Amino acid sequence: LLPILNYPDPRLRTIATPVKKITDDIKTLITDMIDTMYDAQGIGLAASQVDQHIQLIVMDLSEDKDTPMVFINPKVTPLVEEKQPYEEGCLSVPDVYDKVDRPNKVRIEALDENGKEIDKEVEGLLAVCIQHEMDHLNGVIFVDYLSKLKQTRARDKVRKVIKIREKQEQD
Ligand SMILES: O=C(O)C[C@@H](Cc1ccccc1)[C@H](O)SCc1ccccc1
Ligand SMILES: [Zn+2]
Repeated sequence: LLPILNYPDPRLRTIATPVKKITDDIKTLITDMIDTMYDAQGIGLAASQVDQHIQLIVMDLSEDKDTPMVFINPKVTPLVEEKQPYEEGCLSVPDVYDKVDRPNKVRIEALDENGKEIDKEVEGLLAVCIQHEMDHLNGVIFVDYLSKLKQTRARDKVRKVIKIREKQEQD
């Protein structure tokens, strides 16, 4: 499993660079990210969150957690002007959930783990999640969209959760 960076770690603000070649190392990273995502009960994970600053996202919205999707060098284009709120969370900001407005339908262009072109239109949770992950690749975290007060509360909350987790690890 890979360690997930926690907000407000400055490394989360790094801009991810494009993947030039899908090497065996990248294929290993993809497998490790998928395992890490499942272990953390996430439905998405961006490489930035595991301190690997390349344009790579893994997602799995399936019930049985057996349909992982891989997006390499993704490009997301909104297909509607109208934005809708969704209660978002983030594996890098544990136990913090709040509404974020995003377009509900987007086009995703990317490569899959075999370098095959992906070009599809998605909506709903899949659209929300891919935009949330794309933000990570651009150094943006969903709390950035919230008020300063909520950002301060999020920092305090994460600090507490991390302390509890560290204590649990000792016990
Ligand atoms: O990037 C991450 O940190 C994983 C995110 C992905 C996500 C964020 C907002 C909305 C949907 C997905 C989450 O931690 S995955 C946990 C989760 C699952 C369902 C709904 C919201 C959050
Ligand atoms: Zn996130």
